[in-house]
Amino acid sequence: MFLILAINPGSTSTKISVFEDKKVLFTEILRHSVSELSQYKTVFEQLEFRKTAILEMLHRKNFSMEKLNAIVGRGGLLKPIKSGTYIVNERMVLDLKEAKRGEHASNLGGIIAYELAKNHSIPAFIVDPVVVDELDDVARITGMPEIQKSSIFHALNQKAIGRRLASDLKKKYEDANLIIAHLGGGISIGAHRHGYVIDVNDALNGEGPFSPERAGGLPSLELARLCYSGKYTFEEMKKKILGGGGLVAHLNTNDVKEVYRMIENGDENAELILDAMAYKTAKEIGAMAVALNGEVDAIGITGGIAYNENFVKRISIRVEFIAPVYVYPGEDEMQALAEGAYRVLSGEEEAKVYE
Ligand SMILES: Nc1ncnc2c1ncn2[C@@H]1O[C@H](COP(=O)(O)OP(=O)(O)O)[C@@H](O)[C@H]1O
Ligand SMILES: CCCC(=O)OP(=O)(O)O
Repeated sequence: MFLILAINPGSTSTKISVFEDKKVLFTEILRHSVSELSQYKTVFEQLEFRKTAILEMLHRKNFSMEKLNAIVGRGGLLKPIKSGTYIVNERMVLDLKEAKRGEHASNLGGIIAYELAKNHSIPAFIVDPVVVDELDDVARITGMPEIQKSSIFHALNQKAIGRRLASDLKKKYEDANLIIAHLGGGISIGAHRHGYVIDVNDALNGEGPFSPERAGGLPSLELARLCYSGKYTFEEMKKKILGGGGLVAHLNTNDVKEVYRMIENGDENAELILDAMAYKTAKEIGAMAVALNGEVDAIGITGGIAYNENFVKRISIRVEFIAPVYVYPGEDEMQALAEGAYRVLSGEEEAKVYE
């Protein structure tokens, strides 16, 4: 029997679960408000805050880390790599700390797992990090040769929900054509063709719909004009695109539940902005149907926002002509992390090495 701690830092939360083999013993979700996180200039600066929150939570649960066999974290912005379980090594930790490929909360998953595991002489892993890259070559090309599209998305949950949806359709994931929409702090829409995500919007760097925290795709020249307006530094522009865009920019909150409270109180602008987010998400689902040549077995909607039936309805009425819509609120990320670590601990699979 293996005892596994899974750590999942998202842009608006830190999720922690303890598993006995593949069976979850408990899960805790620590939610972080915009004001709580805005005191940190970089994601790396949040390290001690998030690590302490995890240790305090385990202490409250009377859970002793001595019993653990491995720690697994959600992987971050590394070089583009294949899907699978990776052992966390010094090279990976360095790349995550230097944030060469960008800043995102998931960078902390590998680092926290590594630091905690080191203290207990047990292995640390990451599974299906946000940089899993299975794009078709044609999807990489943009109209500006200096800029290549990247595959940055909720790979861990997209793959887990892809498998679950295929199984609900009584198909193998490797035989199905699926569109998965993950609605979290960022929004990613992936085209899964026979087990590979052949196209997906870069959910971090400004592609696809806007989301609770991201600006999404913008008119390029208008963006360039704003960059050169003299009003903003590069760091300020980055913030407007990454953490301070979307709902945060329009409505000053990253919390969709709060937006619904605004709507209930008669805020018509909040209603328009929320509907625009649903509309743009639906349009991106349409684009992924084209990536799959219109041969779509089903559409899966998942992520924290998928708990809200009204929001899901705003999307599904616009896309159900493409294929049937299945809803999986929340995520299967914690289970997918534990299963990835378990496959390696049990000898079923060899851990990949990040180079
Ligand atoms: N029950 C709910 N109803 C509506 N929105 C929710 C619910 N639970 C979470 N959310 C929203 O989901 C978003 C976060 O999604 P989640 O997948 O947990 O995020 P992340 O992993 O990106 O931090 C937030 O906007 C949050 O307000
Ligand atoms: C980095 C891409 C995945 C993503 O957007 O995650 P969050 O929704 O947790 O920000």
